Amino acid sequence: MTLICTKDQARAADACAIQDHHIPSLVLMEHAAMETCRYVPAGQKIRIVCGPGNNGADGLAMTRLLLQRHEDVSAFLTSDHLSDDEQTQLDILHSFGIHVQTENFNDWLRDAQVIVDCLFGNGLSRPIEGKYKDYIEAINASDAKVISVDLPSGLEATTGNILGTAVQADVTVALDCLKAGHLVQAGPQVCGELHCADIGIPKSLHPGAKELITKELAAAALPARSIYGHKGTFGKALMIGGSRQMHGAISFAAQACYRSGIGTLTLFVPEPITDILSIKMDCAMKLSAPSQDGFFAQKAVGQLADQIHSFDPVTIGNGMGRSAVTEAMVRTVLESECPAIVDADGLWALRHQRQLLLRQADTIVTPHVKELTYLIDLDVKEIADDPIHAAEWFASLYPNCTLILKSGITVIARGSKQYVFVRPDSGLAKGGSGDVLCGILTGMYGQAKDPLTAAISAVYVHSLCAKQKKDPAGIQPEDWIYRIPEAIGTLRRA
Ligand SMILES: NC(=O)C1=CN([C@@H]2O[C@H](COP(=O)(O)OP(=O)(O)OC[C@H]3O[C@@H](n4cnc5c(N)ncnc54)[C@H](O)[C@@H]3O)[C@@H](O)[C@H]2O)[C@@H](O)CC1
Ligand SMILES: [K+]
Repeated sequence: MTLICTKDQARAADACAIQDHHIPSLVLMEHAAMETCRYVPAGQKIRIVCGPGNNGADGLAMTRLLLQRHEDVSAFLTSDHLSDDEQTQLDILHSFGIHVQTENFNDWLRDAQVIVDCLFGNGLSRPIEGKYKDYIEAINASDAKVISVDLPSGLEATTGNILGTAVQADVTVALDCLKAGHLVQAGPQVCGELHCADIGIPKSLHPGAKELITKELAAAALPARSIYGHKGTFGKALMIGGSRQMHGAISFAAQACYRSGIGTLTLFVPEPITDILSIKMDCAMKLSAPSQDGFFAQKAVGQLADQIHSFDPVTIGNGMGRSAVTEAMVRTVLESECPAIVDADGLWALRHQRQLLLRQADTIVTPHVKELTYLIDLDVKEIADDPIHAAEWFASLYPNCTLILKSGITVIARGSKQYVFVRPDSGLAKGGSGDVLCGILTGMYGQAKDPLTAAISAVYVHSLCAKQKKDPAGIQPEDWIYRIPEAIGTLRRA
């Protein structure tokens, strides 16, 4: 399990482990140093840059461990004001007669093959300037591989902002937990390859932390599929959407839903596209609704209200267009007691009737950044800059509603629970991608009957579908859709 914390949450977990549970701080530091050394390649000229706090102390402990590995390693101490633990680490080095460099930084750094950045970690508290700026510029100018311990120095742990300047790492080894700043704003650009090292702080000491969606978590969330089940066991989904202009959206969602394991699927679509969908999909049943100009007509609302109650779940929004009829249909769905999934134009239709999201029945919404502005009072920049905070805010307003926020990272939130998925893939940056996710989600919910596990497994399977031998530029929605059964199989065997 990999947790994601703010700076303060991570510091509180450290303090709780040390003060309340009597795990000595130096024990945690030894774990941190041992774990981080695993990422340092052997047989290289290693230079470790140590700042004035416990991040620097980690670097001194690493120096000792790497010398035990017979590496060509040397540490540079940038300050003579040391934290207590750093003084202890320095005393240990001195007791072994190990010299620590304090002058001629640029000469000392020359020809380094690996630089370990232990200038600042979770204690960075102000913009970097003066000699520290010079050190960081020299590190960034070097050709060496740069490994940052806990955080690239200069990266603010919670916000992902760069305070003044920051180390550009090739590898970052986060200690104990990921910090939100690793994942948002400038974080992904300066962290390089991101790893998280367990340093022995129990997970239970991180109240309020978010959880990273890993393969293991997604595999555990995948709905079980009893061999004794029948089509009624696996969900009887209704999908409402489509228009003459955008029948592809509901077609993608429907095909993805069927390939994700739904028991039965019925499409409620405007009359002019019923035949098109019949040609594209034998497996889904069709309810043909009155139409006007290729979209649902007002009369379709009453027809929907008569049909809706026998379905579980009901998905609405894909390609249905933006109109008063769309608003009325979304209202009809959310005023019913059916579990509901709202996507695309359905989200737009909520902007003046957000109170519908306070319903008791299971509800999942799947906005991208712009669509979330219809549901909460944050603008696009605010949401894109801090999607974790935006999701937290959403969950506080609509505690029974499950959010899948599609941003640079994907954030799933419900009540106090929050999960983050990080696997950027340009192959998914295409029209139709959201419809496929919505379809997978509908399939997963039909089987799991649980919004959180359905959301976690759907997001992961969707991303697995994008991993193909083909170049991402050439992948189209059908390619993802055909991959769904294989992706689910891979995950089930994990
Ligand atoms: N027991 C613990 O608390 C553990 C801490 N660990 C390490 O300790 C780190 C946190 O240690 P600290 O809280 O000492 O924090 P840091 O080591 O990140 O740095 C804090 C020190 O830097 C100074 N400082 C902050 N911003 C500055 C700036 N812009 N310019 C100049 N000086 C600045 C502060 O005044 C303070 O002296 C973690 O990131 C992690 O690497 C790990 O060893 C695991 C255990
Ligand atoms: K660092």
